[in-house]
Amino acid sequence: MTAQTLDGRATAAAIRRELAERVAKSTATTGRPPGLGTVLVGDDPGSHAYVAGKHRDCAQVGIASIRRDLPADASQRQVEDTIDELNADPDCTGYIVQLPLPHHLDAGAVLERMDPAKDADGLHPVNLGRLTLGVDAPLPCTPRGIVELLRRHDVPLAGARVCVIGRGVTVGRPLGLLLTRRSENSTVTLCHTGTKGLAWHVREADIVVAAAGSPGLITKDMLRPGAAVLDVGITRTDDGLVGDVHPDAAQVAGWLAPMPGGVGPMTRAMLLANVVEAAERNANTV
Ligand SMILES: Nc1nc2c(c(=O)[nH]1)N[C@@H](CN(C=O)c1ccc(C(=O)N[C@@H](CCC(=O)O)C(=O)O)cc1)CN2
Repeated sequence: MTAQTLDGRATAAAIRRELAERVAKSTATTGRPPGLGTVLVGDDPGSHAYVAGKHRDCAQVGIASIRRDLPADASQRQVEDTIDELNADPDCTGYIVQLPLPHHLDAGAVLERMDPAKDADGLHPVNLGRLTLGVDAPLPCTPRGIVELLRRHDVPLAGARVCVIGRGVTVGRPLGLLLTRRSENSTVTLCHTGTKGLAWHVREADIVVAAAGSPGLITKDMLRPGAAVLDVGITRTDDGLVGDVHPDAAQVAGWLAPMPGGVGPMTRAMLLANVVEAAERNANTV
C-alpha cells in the first residue's frame, strides 16, 4: 500500500483563496482590513521563519500586518507593555505571541494578559476553557488545521480511534478536546513520554497524530494498515528538518500528512481563518 498524501500546501492554498473573498467583504463593510499582530521575542530562527510566513500569508489574503519584535533579553514588563498596546490598538483584530518564549519569561502570564477577544491562537485560558466547555471560541491553529485537513480529505472522524502523541498546549491537549466534541465524535488516546507500551496504543488507532518532537518515532511496524498518519513533529538537524514519522510509514498508512507540506501549512491557514472570523464578528457588532 502507498499512502494517499494529505496535502497541506494545496489545501491551505484553497483555504486562503476562500478567506481572501471574505476579507474583501468584511473590509468593504467596516472600511478597514482585518489586522494580525505578532509578538516575537528573541532570535530563534524557526520562530522568525514562522512569523515571516504568517505575514506573507496575510499580504496574500488582504489582512494588514502589525509586527512587534523584541530582543532575546526583553523583560516581562516590556513584553506585557506590548500586549497592552496590541489590546488597545483598533487596527489589530487579533494577534499571537510566538511560542516558545525565552525561558526567563512567564509565558502563562503573557498569554493571560491578552484580550481573549483578540486571541488569534485560541491559547488564552478563557478560550481553552471555552473549548473545554464546547462553547464557541477561536480554536488553536494546529488542532483546527488537523481537523480541517482530515475533513477536506474525507477521512472519517466519527467513531475513529485517534492516538495523539504529545501533550503540549499548542497541539496535543487541545486536539484531544477538539476531536472529542460531539461534532467530531472521535475517541482519543493522549500519549506522552510517560506512556507505557506506545506501540500498542498506536497500533489500535485509525488516526495517528505524532507531535512529540522525536525524530522517526513512528515506524511502519507500529501502524494499523490503512491508518491516517499525521506528522506534526519538527526537529531541526544539520541535515535539515526531520519529522516524528519514519519515511517507511508510507508503505503501511492509508493517508499520510508529511512534514514538510502537511499540517504546518494548515496551521498558518487556520491562523488567518481565526483573524477573519474575529473581523466578521466585529463587523456584525459595529
Ligand atoms: N503562538 C504559537 N506558537 C507556535 C505555534 C502556534 O500555533 N502558535 N505552532 C508552532 C510553530 N508554528 C506556528 O507558529 C508553525 C510551525 C510549522 C509551520 C510549517 O509550515 N512548517 C513547515 C515545515 C517547516 C519549514 O519549512 O520551516 C511544514 O510543515 O511544511 C508553520 C507554523 C510552535 N509555536
